Amino acid sequence: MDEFSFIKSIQQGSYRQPSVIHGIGDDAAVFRLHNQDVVTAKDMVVENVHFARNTMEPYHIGYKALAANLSDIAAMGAKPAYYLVAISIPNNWSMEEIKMIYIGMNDLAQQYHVDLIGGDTVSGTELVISITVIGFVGKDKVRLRSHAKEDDIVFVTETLGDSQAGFYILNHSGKYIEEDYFIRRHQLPSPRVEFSLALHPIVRLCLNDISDGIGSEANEIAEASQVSILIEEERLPVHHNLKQFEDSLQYKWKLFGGEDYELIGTVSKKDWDQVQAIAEQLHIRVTKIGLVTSKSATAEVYLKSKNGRIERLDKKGYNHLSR
Ligand SMILES: Nc1ncnc2c1ncn2[C@@H]1O[C@H](COP(=O)(O)OP(=O)(O)OP(=O)(O)O)[C@@H](O)[C@H]1O
Ligand SMILES: Cc1ncc(C[n+]2csc(CCOP(=O)(O)O)c2C)c(N)n1
Ligand SMILES: [Mg+2]
Ligand SMILES: [Mg+2]
Ligand SMILES: [Mg+2]
Repeated sequence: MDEFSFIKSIQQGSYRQPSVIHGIGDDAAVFRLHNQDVVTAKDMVVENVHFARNTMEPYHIGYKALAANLSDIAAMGAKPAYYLVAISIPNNWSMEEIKMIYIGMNDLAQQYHVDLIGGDTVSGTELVISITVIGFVGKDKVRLRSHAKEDDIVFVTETLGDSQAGFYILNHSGKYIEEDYFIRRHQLPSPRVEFSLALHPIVRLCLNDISDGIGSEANEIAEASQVSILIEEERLPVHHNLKQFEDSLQYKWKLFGGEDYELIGTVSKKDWDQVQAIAEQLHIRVTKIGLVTSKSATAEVYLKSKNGRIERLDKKGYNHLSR
């Protein structure tokens, strides 16, 4: 059983609370309080699964753990407000190191004006940080994975594969061009909160954030929206210095790498100019990478390769239980 089948297997058949608008199945859950929707997400990081001590300073671990959570709130089109942190602390970590984790989180929290309002502390055998983040969005304004429609343009923010390139550089000593850039993208990712909020004039938008790789996230959109998607490899935005790495690594990282915390989305053709104008104002690169080709109960994603061949793009990417 892989990670996604496991999640389906534990999902309730229906919700008992009438305030639940969306439970399991998107980047965050949504419930309604009066005339406002509240969005809440949880993401956890575990030592030697999400980070290793030799490639991430404590500051980076905290910063990135919160960034991954804020990215899910951005993927819902919501404004983050609060977070809670549960931490398991092994005895081979010093209190100074643990405090640096919190300084990393707090620096990012300050940028987005969000507050640490609770959590839990335990001792453990591995360092584990589990964050819950809470945000707000106007009633019915959430940007669901199920919002894609036939003929929509599929787009992504910034560039793909940078984080895994940074991770590779950290683990393979050598000389690399712009290594600081790639390492920064791995250690200190930027959740696209401002961009997502600035898209509020657009009536319908589908968004998902890129944690596991677009091969995975594009399939999540296709499944949730019951559509087929065609992505063109030639259009996938990569940093100009990604080309210093072997072709096979570039290919793997941009499609299946993950941890970029960029956004993949779909929008109707008539709204595409406005998305581009908003991105330009915020100095965020946004690139059309393909189209929603048709309604489809089988929800397939296809990749048109550089050589013109069209093949299925499987739901491959980072999957915690694929063993
Ligand atoms: N163990 C679990 N119990 C209950 N719900 C879960 C569990 N794991 C995941 N979910 C829910 O499943 C859905 C998909 O979660 P998933 O972690 O794949 O999304 P994500 O957080 O956007 O991705 P990532 O974790 O790769 O950043 C979400 O609604 C999430 O809350
Ligand atoms: C030591 C170490 N090994 C592997 C990786 C790569 N990695 C870990 S989790 C993940 C997907 C996102 O996680 P999640 O789906 O839980 O949000 C990726 C790409 C890393 N960063 N550090
Ligand atoms: Mg997500
Ligand atoms: Mg998650
Ligand atoms: Mg994941």
